[in-house]
Amino acid sequence: VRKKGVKDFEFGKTLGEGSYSTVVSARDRSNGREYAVKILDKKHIIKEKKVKYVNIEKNTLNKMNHPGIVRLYYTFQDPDSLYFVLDHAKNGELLTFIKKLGSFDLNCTQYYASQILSAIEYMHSQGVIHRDLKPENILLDDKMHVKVTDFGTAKILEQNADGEEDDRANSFVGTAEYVSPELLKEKAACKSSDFWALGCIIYQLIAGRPPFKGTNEYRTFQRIVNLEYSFPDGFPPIAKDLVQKLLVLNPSERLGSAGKGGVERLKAHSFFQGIDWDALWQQPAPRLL
Ligand SMILES: NC(=O)Nc1ccc2c(c1)=C(Cc1cc(-c3cccc(C(=O)NCCN4CCCCC4)c3)c[nH]1)C(=O)N=2
Repeated sequence: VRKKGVKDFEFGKTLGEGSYSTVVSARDRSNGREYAVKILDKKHIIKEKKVKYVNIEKNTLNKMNHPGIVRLYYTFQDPDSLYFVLDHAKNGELLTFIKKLGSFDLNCTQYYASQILSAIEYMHSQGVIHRDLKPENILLDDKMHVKVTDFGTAKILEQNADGEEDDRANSFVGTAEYVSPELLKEKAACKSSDFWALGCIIYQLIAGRPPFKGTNEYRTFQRIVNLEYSFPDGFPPIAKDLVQKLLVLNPSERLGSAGKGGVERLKAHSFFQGIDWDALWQQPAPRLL
C-alpha cells in the first residue's frame, strides 16, 4: 500500500497552534474522511531540541488503541515538516466548554471524569504516563465523548525500566496549574501524577477554576507544594471527598496509586456510583447545562 503524503489531503481550517506544532483540519481526497493533521516544523524542532518529544509522541500514540485517546492514522513528512494524521474531534477542547458554561453540574462532571479516568487507566496499562493532562488536552468528538491528546511530553515507563537516566533527569514540568508536587520537587512523574491532574480537573469542572492558581507560575507552584486550596461553598460533598483523596502530596498515598488499591479502588469511589464502566463509551453524553 502506497504511503500517504501531503497530496492525499485537502487542508482546511487551523484547529490549534502549539509551541512546536499547528493542527489543521484535513480531508482524505480518496474517501472524504476528515482528520486533524498535526504539522511540526523540522527546523524549529531541531533548533529547540524537541526531536525526542516528537518520537515519544509517535511511539506512545502508536501503542494506543482506545476510544478515549486520539488515534494516530498515518505519519509522513516533506522537506520542511512532519505530519501526524490524527482523529478530528469536532467539538474541540473541554476548556472551551468550561469557559462557555462556567461550570458543569455533578452528573456531567461524573460522566466526563469517568471517561478521562477510563483513558488514564488504559494508557497506564500500556506503560504510558501522560504528565500534562489538562482541559486543553481533553478534546470532545462529535458525540461529545472524550479524546485525550498531546502525548509529546508523555513518559514511557518501559524506557525507564532500562534505567535510562535522561527521563528521570529531564526537566519537563507540565502546565503549572495541573502539575503534581512530586514533579515539582523530585522531577519524577509516576502514574499517580495523572491522578493528581484528574483531581484538579474534577475540581475545575465543578468550581469553574483550577484549585491552584497563583498570580504567577512560581506562586502557583508554592500553593501546590503547600497544598493551599479550598472548596467554594456548595461544592458537592461526594466530589469534595474524591478531590481530597486525589490532591494528596505524597503520590503513594493518593487514591488510585498501587499502594491505595490501584485504579480499581478509585473507580469504586462513591463519586462514580452508577457509572457502568463497560458501557461507558456506548452511552450518549449528558446534555451540558
Ligand atoms: N496537541 C495536540 O495533539 N493537539 C491536537 C491533536 C489532535 C486533534 C486536535 C488537537 C484537535 C483540535 C480541535 C480544535 C477544534 C476546534 C477549534 C475551534 C473551534 C471549534 C468549534 O467551535 N467547534 C464547534 C463546537 N463548538 C465548541 C465550543 C462551543 C461552541 C461549539 C473546534 C476541533 N478540534 C482535533 O480535532 N484533533
